Amino acid sequence: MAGKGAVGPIAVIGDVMVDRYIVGSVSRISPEAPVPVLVHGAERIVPGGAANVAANAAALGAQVILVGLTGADPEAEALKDALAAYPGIDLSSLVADGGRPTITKTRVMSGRQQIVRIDAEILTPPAEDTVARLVATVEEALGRSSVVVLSDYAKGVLSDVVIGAAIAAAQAKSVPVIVDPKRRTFEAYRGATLVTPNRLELAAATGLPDTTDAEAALAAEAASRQFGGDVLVTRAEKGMTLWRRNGQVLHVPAQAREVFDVSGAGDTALAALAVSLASGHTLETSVHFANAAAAVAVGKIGTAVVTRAELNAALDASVPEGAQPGALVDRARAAAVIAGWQAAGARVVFTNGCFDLVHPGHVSILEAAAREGDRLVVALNTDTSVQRLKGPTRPVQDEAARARVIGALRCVDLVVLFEEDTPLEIITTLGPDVLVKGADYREDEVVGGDVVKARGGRVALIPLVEGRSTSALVAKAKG
Ligand SMILES: Nc1ncnc2c1ncn2[C@@H]1O[C@H](COP(=O)(O)OP(=O)(O)OP(=O)(O)O)[C@@H](O)[C@H]1O
Ligand SMILES: O=P(O)(O)OC[C@@H](O)[C@H]1O[C@@H](O)[C@@H](O)[C@@H](O)[C@@H]1O
Repeated sequence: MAGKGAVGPIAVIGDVMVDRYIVGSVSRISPEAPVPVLVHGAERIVPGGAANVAANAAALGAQVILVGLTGADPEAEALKDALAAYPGIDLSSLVADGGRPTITKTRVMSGRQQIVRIDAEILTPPAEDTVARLVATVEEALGRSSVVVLSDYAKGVLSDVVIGAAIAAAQAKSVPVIVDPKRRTFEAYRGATLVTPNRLELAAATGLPDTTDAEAALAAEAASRQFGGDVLVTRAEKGMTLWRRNGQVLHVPAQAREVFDVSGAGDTALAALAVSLASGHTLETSVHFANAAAAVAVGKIGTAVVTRAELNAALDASVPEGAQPGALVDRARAAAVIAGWQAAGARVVFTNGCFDLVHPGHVSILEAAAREGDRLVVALNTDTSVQRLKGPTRPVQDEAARARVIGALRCVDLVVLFEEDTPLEIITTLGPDVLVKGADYREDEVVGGDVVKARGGRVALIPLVEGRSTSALVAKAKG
């Protein structure tokens, strides 16, 4: 069931790295050459590249199997030590190759300012026997996984052979494959479910710009033609654009309040996406969740890991202050907040309606709805949609007033508006666990019931309170 218990296992396959930070302070230029003199302060090592994806997924609560290539050197041991801080990462699938160094990126920092980066890496493809060991390891790991992530930094692990083996094994098990690409074209990823290029990777693969949302969607569509799956473009300060093969497009604006260091935000987003999908959420919900996680990552210095607690705190804080609980939020915020609640194990109940003149029948059904789960989200018809449904004299109260009243009820956690004639689209975007309607409906008549059930949720029908309705109140008031 969505949002319950330990998530995964997620297989993260790709280029693992060591990110080493040498931090000190600079107050003078060397007399020997025009270079800064760093007074050494501290050193730290954190997982980088695919290992950073694994650390982020584990910090968000997933079980992770990490497949990658290390050297047989002290850096490999340091990487394993750093990863050991994250319970839930299985390191037994790391393949050691004595002929290569463990990829290491050393950043020399004066405070928060990076002065120089020193890379230790060999980019020649691994020898045949190493590739064979990788393929065998990938196939074994895939047998235990519910989502596969290919974290490609073009350092040699994700050769055509290894990509092909991973995708074939995943397809045989109907397990989704998400790829963070580095190749100039995406043809090698044919059969993957989703590829997540950043702006540069998208431009390199398609030659197309992504300056506007419309351009991003067109470029994503062109990228999709190269491998046949969905495309999520991570567009730095412009947020994310999802293009799906069914033609649906979702643009999610960046949420970051403070931006300190964007490096590794793509790894965090990728990990959050995989965790959310492994929890049973829709791709749309998972994109909102990933975007919220990336917003936390860019507020941290260096290669950063975002924990479930940090993400939950950020999601709660994204509900406007002073209005909690029951705040009226826009759809993108609602999706991110709901995905966060679900990742923390909460069952989210959804119901919808006009709630024009609120009466005891409304209150009873909302209280009963809230008892069906842990959090209650109410989708409120906008004024124009109420007019279409109930005629030009309605609503009596405008949407802001109706949202204020419903949001003030103790049992309501979030209010969101919807404009469409049915709530199908908003239910699909928000991905609740329980869909509540009045018992005047039959279960098979409930719009969105199929969507909720398809992802492990349920429909609950609640008995109506007889003799109570807004229309009756309006008629009575008119005399
Ligand atoms: N400057 C920024 N302001 C706000 N949000 C940002 C910014 N940069 C990145 N983000 C968030 O992080 C997500 C991923 O960033 P980006 O598109 O730069 O990925 P990336 O290049 O793959 O990252 P990396 O390779 O450093 O891991 C974006 O979609 C956005 O949500
Ligand atoms: O691709 P090149 O630059 O050679 O190596 C990757 C680095 O730039 C960094 O990338 C970030 O996303 C992170 O994965 C971080 O851990 C990693 O060190």
